[in-house]
Amino acid sequence: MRASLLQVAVNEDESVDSRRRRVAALVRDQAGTDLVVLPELWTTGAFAYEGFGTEAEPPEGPTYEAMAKAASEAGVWLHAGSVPERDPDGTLYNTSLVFSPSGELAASYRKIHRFGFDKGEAVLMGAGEELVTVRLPDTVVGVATCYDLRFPELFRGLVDAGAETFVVPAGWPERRRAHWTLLARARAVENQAFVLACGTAGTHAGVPQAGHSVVVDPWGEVLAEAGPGEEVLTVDFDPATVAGTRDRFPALKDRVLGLDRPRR
Ligand SMILES: O=C(O)CCC(=O)C(=O)O
Repeated sequence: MRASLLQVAVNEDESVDSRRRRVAALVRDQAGTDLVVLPELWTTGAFAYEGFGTEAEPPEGPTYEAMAKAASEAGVWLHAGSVPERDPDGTLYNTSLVFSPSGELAASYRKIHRFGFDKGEAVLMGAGEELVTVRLPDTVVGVATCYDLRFPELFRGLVDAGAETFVVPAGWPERRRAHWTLLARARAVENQAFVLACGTAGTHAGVPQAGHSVVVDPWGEVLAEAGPGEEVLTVDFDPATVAGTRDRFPALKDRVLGLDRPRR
């Protein structure tokens, strides 16, 4: 299976419209790849909080339309990263969209763990409540977004739902880059799964982005890693490695369930 992670540069000197057109063209260029992955909030920038409200889109807004079309023109599965979504009830969500090669919406995921503590996403957006997996022809994808990477129980939930490959769009800041790579590898090793983690490049709202998108195999080995700038990171991997690893080293079978809750 071939995946291409589009590590998009999100800078303020480019308008959202022009970035959307540029990214659609980049997706179209990936014809022949099985799965294309975009980062978190690449239209506005994950730290450009003031844009969340102004650029928020209805469930089938302009980014949805452009990405559905780009997926079908390229004939690829497209994890289109996330967009600020405005629910009909007015609540904003950080919502990831996954399209099939015919441009149908295959899944959407509202980020569960909102980042920012007492500001930004944590106060401006609602929290998702549902774990989401998507069945591709060769693997079952579990979806998570950026800060979710710090919460291993979410990934265990995705494994229980059948996930073999995690796709994690992000807008991870440069100042915590070491955590990004470490956590991507940890989630891969502990769940014996592939991790495809796609971040942004550039600087928005004064926050330099880490770049360094990374693909990790179920043994925790880094198969490919991007540099700091805009880049297309293409990698070939064999999803059957997941079953092989889980078979040969069956640590997941030794789980003791319920330890994430106090026992009485
Ligand atoms: O957890 C982190 O260090 C970064 C998280 C983040 O930037 C986000 O979720 O948007």
